[in-house]
Amino acid sequence: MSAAPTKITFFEWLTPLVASGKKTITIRDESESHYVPGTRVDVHTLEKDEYVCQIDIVSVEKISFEDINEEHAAQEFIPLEELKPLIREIYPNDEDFYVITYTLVA
Ligand SMILES: CC(=O)Nc1ccn([C@@H]2O[C@H](CO)[C@@H](O)[C@H]2O)c(=O)n1
Repeated sequence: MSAAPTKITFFEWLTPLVASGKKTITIRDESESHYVPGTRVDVHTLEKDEYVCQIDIVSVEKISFEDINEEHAAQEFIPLEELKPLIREIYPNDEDFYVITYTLVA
């Protein structure tokens, strides 16, 4: 068993949405599903590994690609018609994903 991860990366262009509290979920594949509710993690940019802010993990829930809906898009702060192609671009071969819900640490 490995320890709960203490860091998560986001694409740099999305980090203002995370740091402002507008974006409250992220959808990741199995390899990034091991975040533990109740733990605090540091947000860094993927490209430059720059520290952005901290978030508290609220929940990690499995979801199929086809079940990603408008509610998720609202929580992602990305239109659904952009979100689904984006997820497909990042993860071309997956059907099973994990919705990671978090709150911004003030
Ligand atoms: C290693 C790494 O950083 N990967 C990812 C993967 C996903 N995402 C974002 O999560 C949401 C659902 O996929 C969308 O908003 C994506 O753009 C991200 O920012 N960074």
